[in-house]
Amino acid sequence: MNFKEVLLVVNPISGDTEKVKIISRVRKHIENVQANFHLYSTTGENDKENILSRIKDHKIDRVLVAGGDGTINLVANAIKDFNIAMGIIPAGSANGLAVNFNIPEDLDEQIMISLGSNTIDLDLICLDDSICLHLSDLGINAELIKNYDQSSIRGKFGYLLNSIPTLIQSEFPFEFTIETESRRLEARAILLGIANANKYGTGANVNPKGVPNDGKFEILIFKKLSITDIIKTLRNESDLDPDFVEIIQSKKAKVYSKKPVAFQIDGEYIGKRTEIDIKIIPRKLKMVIP
Ligand SMILES: Nc1ncnc2c1ncn2[C@@H]1O[C@H](COP(=O)(O)OP(=O)(O)OP(=O)(O)O)[C@@H](O)[C@H]1O
Repeated sequence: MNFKEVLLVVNPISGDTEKVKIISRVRKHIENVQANFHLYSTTGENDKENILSRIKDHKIDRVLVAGGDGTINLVANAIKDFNIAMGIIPAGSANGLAVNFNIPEDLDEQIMISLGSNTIDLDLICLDDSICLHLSDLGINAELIKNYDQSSIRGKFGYLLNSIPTLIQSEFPFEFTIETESRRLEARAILLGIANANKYGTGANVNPKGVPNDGKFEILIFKKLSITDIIKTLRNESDLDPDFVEIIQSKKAKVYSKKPVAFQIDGEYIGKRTEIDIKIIPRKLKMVIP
């Protein structure tokens, strides 16, 4: 074991789940391996600064995160310039990153993995001044996340309830201009994904060619709402119809839209954007995986 001071970052409101059990189980496992337990509960205000000060004050050398993708992104942002590995205990509503790394359902197994030594150096996608570990997008999914954030019902049911009004209100399709190192193209899309990982939290494999530590990201141009192709992504089929989704790999790119389009990063609604600068930061974040 190459750590002594473990910080557990918990989001008390994520995924509408109780965190008391998670906290007590994590504390027990950490005591069993004779390390010291430190706890930080997020408030939604100044969390990055508060996590950074705990890391420095207590010389933290392993971080565990219990929350959704938004909380994982926050912690990654705080620790990315330190040589600290991050373990994840999925406790959000969608848990997209955990789905990608096949984190098991059982809490004790999750904690043992998080305290283990099998790590991956994950690429980060830099989107203007923000980082993305998993998936971000412009268009209809970001509109859904915005509507979900504004409604009072949390969890998967909240997303389901908001999907119909989102489809009705959406201004899709959107017109994008995409510039990569090698090409420039115009694209009409319902959703433009920028992906490091393969799957959304639903398990849909929208980016079968994505490798999270290959120094590249994928731009996914979803051209239409096609039920057969959505089913293919859910079945993890890799031969997606290019009329449904076109995939471009790159190390850097710029995306433009004449009309402001809803934008989300790792499940957090950011706002409307007409321009985004994208680049990859290779192998920047140490994550503990099964
Ligand atoms: N104590 C708190 N009270 C209110 N909001 C909080 C608090 N702590 C964190 N937040 C907010 O929670 C959001 C992050 O939630 P997170 O993504 O982890 O969970 P989720 O939305 O339930 O899950 P997922 O992203 O997997 O769907 C951030 O917007 C953050 O500001």
